[in-house]
Amino acid sequence: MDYPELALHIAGQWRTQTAGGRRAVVNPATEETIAQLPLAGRDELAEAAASARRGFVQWRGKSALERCNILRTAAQNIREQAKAIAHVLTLEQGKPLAESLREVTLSADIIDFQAEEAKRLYGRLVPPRVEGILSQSVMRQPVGPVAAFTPWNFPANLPARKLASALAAGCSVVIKPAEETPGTCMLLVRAFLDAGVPPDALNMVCGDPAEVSSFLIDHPAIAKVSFTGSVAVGKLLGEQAARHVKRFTGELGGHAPVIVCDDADFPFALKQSLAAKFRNAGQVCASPIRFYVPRARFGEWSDAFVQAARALRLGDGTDPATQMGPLAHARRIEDMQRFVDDAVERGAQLLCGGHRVQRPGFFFEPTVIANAPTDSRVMRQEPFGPIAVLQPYDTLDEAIAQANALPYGLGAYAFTRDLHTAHRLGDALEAGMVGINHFGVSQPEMPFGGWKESGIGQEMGAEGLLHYTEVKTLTVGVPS
Ligand SMILES: NC(=O)C1=CN([C@@H]2O[C@H](COP(=O)(O)OP(=O)(O)OC[C@H]3O[C@@H](n4cnc5c(N)ncnc54)[C@H](O)[C@@H]3O)[C@@H](O)[C@H]2O)C=CC1
Ligand SMILES: O=Cc1ccc(S(=O)(=O)O)cc1
Repeated sequence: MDYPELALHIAGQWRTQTAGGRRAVVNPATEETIAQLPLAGRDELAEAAASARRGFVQWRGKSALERCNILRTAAQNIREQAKAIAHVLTLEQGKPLAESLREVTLSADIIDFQAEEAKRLYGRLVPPRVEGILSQSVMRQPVGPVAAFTPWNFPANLPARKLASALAAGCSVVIKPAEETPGTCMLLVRAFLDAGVPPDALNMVCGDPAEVSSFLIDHPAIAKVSFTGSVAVGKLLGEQAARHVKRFTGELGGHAPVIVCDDADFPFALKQSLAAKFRNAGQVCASPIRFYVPRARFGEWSDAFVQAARALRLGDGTDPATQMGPLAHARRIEDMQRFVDDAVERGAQLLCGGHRVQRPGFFFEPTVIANAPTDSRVMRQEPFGPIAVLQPYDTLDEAIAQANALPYGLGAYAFTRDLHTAHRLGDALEAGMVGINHFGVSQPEMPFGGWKESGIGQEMGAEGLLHYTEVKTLTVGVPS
């Protein structure tokens, strides 16, 4: 399949003609327009919200086993179409095809896990403290229609996380994928509907992001908001949800440190670090950014890091030889340049890269910066691109303090061969997800979420499902 004709799913219909106009979807590797995306007008957003209300009543009435079976069928549909969906993902987002394929199959695994968890949404019976009470039970019920907002960096995985948990819990959803990458989400939505999710239980809209989110969060039908994206936008949406006392989950940005201990297996740590740093061109919320390396071994680490970064093959993600694709859109290139220029102006050393690649597409060189002052922008804000910062340290206490110094806490990593140090770091690093000797902290079975300004709540794992539920206590007395 080439890139599909795009449509929104509103009130049970796929719509290609909508009131909000259209916007071009661009292949970031070529800058060519590959499709026109219909945008929803306000009336259509209202239709989607009302539809989600109807869909909620239908969907929550199904048994947990029925929901599980339908979601597992959706996961199977996605697996069967994985190659075609991955191709669409690479065309609209740019990452290498092998990364897209892994993302799509992992999305199916996430859906399967949440589907199974739906059957384990246990309550409990609590012994009554007074006479005349037959039972006191604590149960979990679906929170209601959800407005879900996903970004462009993982066009399959991030919608899958939200759709899987919300639907497994019995919620209906209005999802707004990023306007840059709507095709992958559209194919996922189709897989859920084909599996038997009631048409009203799953709406997909696109439009002006701020207008859509504002409309849906304020709409009385919407009970919960789930957002993945920047800290700044997360704070805005969280505030807006809080005004209505609506539930809010935010998976926001990070600024992940990596502490390389002097006893680490350096070749192993380097190989893992390079793969993690430049995966998806660094556009990963838990991507490693600040590498803290013992001063005595700093030259060894930086020479090897730079050599490997320079050797990376950039190109169109559809070319099997490509190791790193373009950035997702033109604004990212400008932002990368600002990060680099600011660091250099403040006295950091640019060890390699630092420029846009002169060819069509939004390509930016793999970039390595050393000794960046703590007040430089790259040390304070998530670059969200192929920029690594290497910093020397003298003592492990100092490295831990530096690692924890920012108001973010999503991913944090360390490399050591000493079990005691591993536990010490695991305890001390202030982050929702800590990986010692590896970067694979995002797994369907494990909760994924941030501390501090990196977010509220978790996705995936058993915790992911709970965030789409409300607690209800039910007490039954003896009839008089
Ligand atoms: N945590 C994550 O996975 C992601 C984080 N980001 C962060 O955002 C920064 C800026 O990204 P850009 O695409 O350049 O800018 P951006 O802020 O325009 O867009 C980021 C994402 O948020 C959405 N968005 C923006 N304003 C929104 C609103 N008012 N309501 C609902 N959704 C909204 C966009 O559609 C897009 O998907 C990055 O540098 C990165 O730090 C971006 C994408 C994913
Ligand atoms: O942007 C956050 C993010 C999305 C996906 C993954 S993974 O592919 O599951 O590793 C990690 C981080």
